[in-house]
Amino acid sequence: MEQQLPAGRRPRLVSSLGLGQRCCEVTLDQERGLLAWRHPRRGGENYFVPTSEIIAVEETELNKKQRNTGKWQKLAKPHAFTVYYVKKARNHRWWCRDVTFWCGDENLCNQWTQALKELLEMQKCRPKQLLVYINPYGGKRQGKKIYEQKVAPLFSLASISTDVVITEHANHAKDNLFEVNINKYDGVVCVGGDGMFSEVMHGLIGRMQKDSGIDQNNPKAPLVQCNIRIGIIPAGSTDCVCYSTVGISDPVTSALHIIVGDSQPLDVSSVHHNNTFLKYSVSLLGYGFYGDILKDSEKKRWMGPMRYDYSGFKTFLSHHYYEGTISFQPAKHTLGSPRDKDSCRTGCYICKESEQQLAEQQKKCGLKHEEDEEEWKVIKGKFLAINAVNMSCACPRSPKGLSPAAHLADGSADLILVRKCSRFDFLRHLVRNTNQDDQFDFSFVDVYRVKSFQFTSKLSEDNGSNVTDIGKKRFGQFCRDHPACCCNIADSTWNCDGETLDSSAIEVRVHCQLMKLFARGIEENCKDEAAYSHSSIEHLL
Ligand SMILES: CCCCCCCCCCCCC/C=C/[C@@H](O)[C@H](COP(=O)(O)O)NC(C)=O
Ligand SMILES: Nc1ncnc2c1ncn2[C@@H]1O[C@H](COP(=O)(O)OP(=O)(O)O)[C@@H](O)[C@H]1O
Ligand SMILES: [Ca+2]
Repeated sequence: MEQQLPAGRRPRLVSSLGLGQRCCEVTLDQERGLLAWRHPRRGGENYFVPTSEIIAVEETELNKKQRNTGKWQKLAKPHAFTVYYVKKARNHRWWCRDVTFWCGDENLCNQWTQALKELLEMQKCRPKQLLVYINPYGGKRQGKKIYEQKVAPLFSLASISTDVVITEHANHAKDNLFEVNINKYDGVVCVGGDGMFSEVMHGLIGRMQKDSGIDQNNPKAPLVQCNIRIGIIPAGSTDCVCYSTVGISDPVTSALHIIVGDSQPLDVSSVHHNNTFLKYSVSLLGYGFYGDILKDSEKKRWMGPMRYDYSGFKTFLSHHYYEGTISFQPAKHTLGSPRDKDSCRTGCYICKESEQQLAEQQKKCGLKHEEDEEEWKVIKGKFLAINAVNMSCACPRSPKGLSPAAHLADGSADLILVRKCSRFDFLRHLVRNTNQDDQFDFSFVDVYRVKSFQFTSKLSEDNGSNVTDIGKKRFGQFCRDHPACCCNIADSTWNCDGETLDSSAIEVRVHCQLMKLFARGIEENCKDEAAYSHSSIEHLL
């Protein structure tokens, strides 16, 4: 029955199949990987589904009710199959939709399911075996429920096998990743917030370095890329990494990006203190305002995500500023700048350029790192906030992010310095982080695109560069005992992707595309999509 075509060409299936009560023409272009049909009702709307966005195909048993209505009655034994596919809706949200086609000819029905299943088999980037970690206490404590009700059914529909670990304590996932047979898995999924993602990332990157004999304590060590992708099912408080890489924090959308096997490289910063490795960071490294919020909010975990609003308000009122020195190396290799109007989107050419540079660099010197002689710029001052972001840090609270033009995978971070200013001015800056206005357009805000930076607080400088924690504590105490001083001689804390760091003096270096996520970056909102979402609403009605 199959059409004869020249060698190497795949046939095109065109059949008239039943859809609901009526017939419609269904086409499967196997060469281009496109399934299309015209809905017999709904104004004859055309549907085009790329096979890369088909989730599963199943032979369907029609139930009694379906068989006893309309045209079904005329067929002795109708045969049917269901196609589950991604439906893109407004605001980057993805749904899983299904459509059931039927016909009287068993052979034709089999031919269709076979052809579709073969096309799905050809999607080599899709994961088959996943390791899942669930933080049952993240965000509103819904992680387990979200996974079981919204995600697990989709994974099983897509024939993905999973090993699920519900964490029992902090660092459970991280420690476990050093022990498991990692080669068994095509990816690791974390269900939780930014803190949980950070834990899983540390486990994976750490494991990779350990297996390759790389010493993480050496700040100059060239790190080994981690090719096992991480998927984030958002169930935390801020969910900034998920929102900034997918465009929405929605568990179903994220599960579908994992199923279709998306891949998004991500820059990772390493943070060191005195030749000791502290942490990796992918989103926000914040000193001053965001560090103080985090430190205060940790005591208020019982409040859930609301704790950030409470601590945010409190920290804003305290208006602490911190004295210190920032030195940084500007990122000359990247094409963009933090004041660009365009943001990083799916297929971003700036990130692609960095990927090429990275490949050339690796070819040239293998794993050896080129000694960096590039200039350092030094800035001393009094700061309300120092924020280094590897990505925009968009989240529901700040939809365009702390640095709207930052790139996911360009090998640089945006360093935002907010100098001492009045409460009113600082509030104006903060509010602009939440709306469309330019948060950098203030005389007291500077932003630089950097590939590495160092920070030392005045306090640690005064104590010699090797500041000891004892010295720090003594100063903090001194400060608390003398309320007349405005507390700015005490150090703040670094907020590293939602975890606090123990040291205020740090050395940071961006590692271009060190890891990968099951994501594709934020898709451009084109005109087609507006029409698309309109039809998807019709579809829902
Ligand atoms: C008067 C208060 C005004 C507040 C300004 C609003 C700007 C909000 C910008 C949010 C910054 C996003 C960076 C993400 C940080 C996360 O890693 C971290 C931890 O997130 P998690 O709890 O693990 O989901 N969350 C916070 C708030 O520090
Ligand atoms: N079972 C557990 N009990 C306590 N803490 C945990 C557990 N599992 C993970 N954690 C830790 O909880 C912290 C916060 O988790 P996260 O999922 O990011 O929630 P949130 O977004 O609300 O902060 C993470 O740093 C993680 O290491
Ligand atoms: Ca970046």
